Amino acid sequence: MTAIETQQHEPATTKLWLRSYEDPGFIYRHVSTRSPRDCTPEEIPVIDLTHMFGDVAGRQKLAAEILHAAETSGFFYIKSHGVPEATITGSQEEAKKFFYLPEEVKLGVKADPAVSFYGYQGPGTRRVDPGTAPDTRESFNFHYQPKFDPVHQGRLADVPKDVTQHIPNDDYIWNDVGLPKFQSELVAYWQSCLSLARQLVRILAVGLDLPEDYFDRVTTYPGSDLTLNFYPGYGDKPVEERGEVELNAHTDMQILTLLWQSEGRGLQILNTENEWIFAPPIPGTFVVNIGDFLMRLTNDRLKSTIHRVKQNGKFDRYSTAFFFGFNFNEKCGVVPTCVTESMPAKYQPVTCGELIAKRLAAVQQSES
Ligand SMILES: O=C(O)CCC(=O)C(=O)O
Ligand SMILES: [Fe+2]
Repeated sequence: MTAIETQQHEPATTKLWLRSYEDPGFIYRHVSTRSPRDCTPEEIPVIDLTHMFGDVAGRQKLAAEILHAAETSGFFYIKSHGVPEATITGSQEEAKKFFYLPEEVKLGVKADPAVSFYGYQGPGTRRVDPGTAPDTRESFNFHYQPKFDPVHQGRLADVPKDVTQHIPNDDYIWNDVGLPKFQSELVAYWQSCLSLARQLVRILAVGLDLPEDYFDRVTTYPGSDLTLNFYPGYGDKPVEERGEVELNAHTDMQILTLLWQSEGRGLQILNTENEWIFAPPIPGTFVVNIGDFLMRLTNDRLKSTIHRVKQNGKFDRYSTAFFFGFNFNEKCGVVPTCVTESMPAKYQPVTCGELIAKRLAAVQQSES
């Protein structure tokens, strides 16, 4: 093959801008412009959680499977996860009803940036990738509250002040929008995800050769945000009027994310060859991905992988992301099993809250 032919066949690349934690607030990667293909089961495996509560041998085998996926693509599907189908359906029905409400009703529970970024966010109000146009998705999100957490029921007076001070006072996001079951269905779903995430973190500890309860101390009041996403379908709009990317390229910031997605491709993951691959919805599963904070705690052993969403079709797409982090008031350093003489800790201890604040500050600086 001649040099010229090689050039012609080389896939074109484009510069992809990403938020970072350090000055100047963003970095870039050269990524392929080739159309995405579906992921293979080796790239994003489906992991059966049946043995999550089983005997030690079963838990260790499961932990090894999860660790392998977390160290390679940073993404995996989970099945037999224990979240009841009725809980998923209940929350999704409310999500759909909410997004179909008239805009002025949704604006009644919109995020007030002076207080927090929780509540409703309309299309075009956020931009996660500084190199492109604002995201066109709509979303509604809420955060951890001890009063929603079954572990603290009846003992709310015991919640320490250094926990409550990190919790925004934004109950207006639950103002009446005329959907009597909106809050209860969403909180029930959030509670199931919370319990699943706490258990997954125990399995991750096993996989990292740590005591199973190693992280329990930092999951008592964990950062646990639930985001409902809505990506309107194109319907019969001509191609030239369609948006480019609905949720721009980013990594998730905390420990792990549990993602439910409706039918239709949308979620794309950047593989190690810098090519986008689809993680199509698989009925009965959630997609799990590792966040930046866990990557940091494992000295970059587990991967927080770049992903984005493109609305790929005629029909509306929905997704629900549960972002699980550690207690916002606890500093966490690199875990001892991810440090060796030749690979010393690359990062200083930090709290999940500090890390997020750092990225937001870098973002603000890059936008001002
Ligand atoms: O909608 C999706 O499939 C992914 C959403 C996502 O990545 C996020 O909300 O961080
Ligand atoms: Fe994400």
